[in-house]
This record gives sequence, structure tokens and C-alpha cells, in this order.
Amino acid sequence: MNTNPLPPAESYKSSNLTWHRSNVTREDRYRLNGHKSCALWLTGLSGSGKSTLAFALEKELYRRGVSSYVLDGDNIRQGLNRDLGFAPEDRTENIRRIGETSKLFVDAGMFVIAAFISPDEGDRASVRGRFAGGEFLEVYVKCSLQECERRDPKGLYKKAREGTIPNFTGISAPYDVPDKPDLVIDTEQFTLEESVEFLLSELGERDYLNV
Ligand SMILES: Nc1ncnc2c1ncn2[C@@H]1O[C@H](COP(=O)(O)OS(=O)(=O)O)[C@@H](OP(=O)(O)O)[C@H]1O
Ligand SMILES: Nc1ncnc2c1ncn2[C@@H]1O[C@H](COP(=O)(O)OP(=O)(O)O)[C@@H](O)[C@H]1O
Repeated sequence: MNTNPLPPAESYKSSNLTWHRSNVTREDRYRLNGHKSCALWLTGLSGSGKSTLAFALEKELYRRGVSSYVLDGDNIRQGLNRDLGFAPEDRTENIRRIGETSKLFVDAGMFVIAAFISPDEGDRASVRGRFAGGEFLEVYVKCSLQECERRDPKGLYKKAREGTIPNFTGISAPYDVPDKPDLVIDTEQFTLEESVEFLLSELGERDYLNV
């Protein structure tokens, strides 16, 4: 199994590096956990339902004895990525770091549920490129801008319309609708429970939930 696609060497700031292999294989970790691992990458507008869906799915996986962990934009930006803002280059670095973090979780044999707007198709493709086939599923959390703005769970759209939040995705910054997502969850069509059930059944059918 190809577990380590490496980024191009010219992108490293350091030289004279050696890759150290673990004595524990991916298959060892799968056997220990009783399931495989995968990154579920949730992308969508603010208010589309990424966080709600991510944490509901995490809870259901937990109930089924499956190890998973949510990486959520709002949370990560208060810790690991607190040095980053919302300019395009900051978003790119945000997504790159989360892609690398997600890869560590998958290497460790866990499911990672990454909930980030991740508006740029190129940034999302770069993350996908860091994973071996089958280790990464892009999930488009689909919801119209109109409905996201109606929900406005944090009052951010209102502020963005008033001009107090610059570079706000969907209002004053772009969102690239995924071209070929692996899965689509339309949160205007399906309830939260239906969406979680759908994701669980997809993981089951794709044979991730056993060894
Ligand atoms: N300018 C601007 N644009 C978009 N979002 C903003 C902005 N400022 C703050 N927020 C809050 O930050 C959350 C998005 O962070 P992400 O790390 O997911 O963004 S990105 O992927 O780097 O585009 C986003 O969370 P979600 O609403 O859960 O998507 C907002 O709560
Ligand atoms: N079918 C649905 N799936 C997920 N969230 C929904 C759904 N219907 C309504 N909502 C609501 O939409 C809002 C989505 O907010 P949130 O999960 O923070 O989105 P995001 O993380 O994409 O910004 C929440 O208030 C949630 O209760």
C-alpha cells in the first residue's frame, strides 16, 4: 500500500532529511482498531452545516466503536492556525496544514473529519494529492448562499453584508463549487439524521468499517 506520497522536495525549507519508517504497519493499526482509516473532507459555505454534520457523524462513529476526530475551522484557527487570517494565501496555508494533520490521523489508523470552507479547488486538489487512493473522500456540503445567509448561525453574514467582515466567503471572497466531489450532502434536502445515516452507509459500502 502506498502510504506516503511525499510533497516535492523543492517545497522543503530544510535539506538533509531522512524518512523514518514505523515498525507498526497500517494493517497492524487496522487490526488493532478493527476498522480502516480515511479522511472525510467536508467543504462548503459558512452555515452550510459542516460543523453540525461533522460532530454528529463523530458521535455516531464513536457509538459504533470507530475512532474518529473532528478538525473544525473555527477550532483550529484558535490554536494550530491562530497565526492565519482569511487572505487567499492564509487560507491556502490553513488548508495545507490541515491536509498534513489529516494525513497524520489517517496514518495513525483513525477517521478524520475535516470541516473547513476550503474554498479553493486547487488547495483541495493539493490535499487530495497527499493521500493514497481511497484514503480521502471529498464531501461537498451543499447549501445555497441564500439559505446559509438565512440560517446565519453566528451572525457573520449580517456583519459581512454590513462590511464589517472583509473577505467573507460567498459575499466578498470566492467559493469554488467542487467539480467532482466523492459525495454530496445537500443540507436543504436532507435532515441531519439522514445525512449522517447516508455517510455511515457510504463508509460501510466502501468497506472502511471493518478490517
Ligand atoms: N472572512 C471570513 N470568511 C469565512 N469564514 C470566516 C471569515 N471570518 C471568520 N470566519 C469564521 O471562520 C470559519 C472558517 O474557517 P476555515 O478555516 O474553515 O476557512 S478556510 O477554509 O480557510 O476558508 C467560519 O466557520 P464556518 O462558519 O464553520 O465555516 C467562520 O466562523
Ligand atoms: N440538514 C441540516 N444539516 C446540518 N445543519 C443544518 C441542517 N438544517 C439546518 N441546519 C442548521 O444550519 C446551521 C449550520 O451551521 P454550522 O454547522 O455551524 O455550519 P458550518 O460549519 O458549515 O458553518 C446550524 O444552525 C444547523 O442547526
